[in-house]
Amino acid sequence: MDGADGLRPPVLECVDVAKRFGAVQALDGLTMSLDAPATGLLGANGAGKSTLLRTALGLTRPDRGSVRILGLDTVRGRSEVRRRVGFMPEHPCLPNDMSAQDVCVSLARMRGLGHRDAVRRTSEVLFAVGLEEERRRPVGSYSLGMQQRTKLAQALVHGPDVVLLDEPTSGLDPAGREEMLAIVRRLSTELGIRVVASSHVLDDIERTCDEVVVLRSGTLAAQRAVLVGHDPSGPAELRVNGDVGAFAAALEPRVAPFGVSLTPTAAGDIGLSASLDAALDAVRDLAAERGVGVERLAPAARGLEDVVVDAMAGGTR
Ligand SMILES: Nc1ncnc2c1ncn2[C@@H]1O[C@H](COP(=O)(O)OP(=O)(O)OP(=O)(O)O)[C@@H](O)[C@H]1O
Repeated sequence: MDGADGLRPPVLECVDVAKRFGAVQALDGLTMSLDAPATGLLGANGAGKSTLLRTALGLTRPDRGSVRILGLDTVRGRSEVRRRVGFMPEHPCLPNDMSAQDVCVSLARMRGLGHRDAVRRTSEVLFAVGLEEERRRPVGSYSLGMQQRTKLAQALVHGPDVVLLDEPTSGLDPAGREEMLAIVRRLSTELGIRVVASSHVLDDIERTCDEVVVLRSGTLAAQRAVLVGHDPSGPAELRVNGDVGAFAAALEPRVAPFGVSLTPTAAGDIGLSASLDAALDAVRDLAAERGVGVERLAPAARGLEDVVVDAMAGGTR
């Protein structure tokens, strides 16, 4: 169940949140509600992603507006936020001379776990991020990918309900990136941990998240389900060989009973108001009966990439 059911608060709710650093307005009246199992924050450099994550943790205090994470006030409820939320910062933050094991146990203790639980949870999370073999080596001897996975492990070690990941694939080579994306996807799909992850790369978000939020100049520029381009019942476009008008005229009475109407598209194809299975079957049946080739039958909805590119256009302050 999610916040929309009224049974569980949204992961993150911002109302008119503003934060200025000197001359820079990092967040500029940001209002949004995030409720998906995994949400990707996308934006150009300086769009406000890190500031938003830090504000959501209570590490940065907004000048104006309110931020709630899991329904908790991030200013007044900081200790509860620390217990229920994990954070993976973008930049290096691990002590080089400590092992991943020691880092995780220490942070678990600081977040309130007893020694036994801290050790048990550390084993579990280091296994989950693929570091169990190397857990006793100093972090300074790790590859960047291993350091990133240690940062993720420490964000998970106290059993949070939600993790905030700031650029989890930053600086990783292709193999390290693949590993990280696979782990991030599993957090929400298999481990039931809700995720808010920032990235510059739409592909990362498409592969790990259910929803994408685009920030631009500290404001919300777009919020879309990742599957926006593949809505199975959304409008469709049909391109057939031969006499398009005759095909459309014959198709119309076959799809009308399902509430589907036809309109010509700008490209001269046939636009279907909905791509219901029954309407698509009618297209295929008619094409087969008439020996007409179907060149293209595809969702007409704009792809996620178009939406995101439009939303990001205009740059950042
Ligand atoms: N502590 C700070 N002091 C001064 N300026 C800051 C501070 N933190 C952020 N900023 C500025 O606020 C703006 C938003 O920064 P933020 O780090 O939130 O963006 P971002 O979307 O995470 O960018 P990036 O993708 O480069 O990490 C930037 O112009 C940044 O330079």
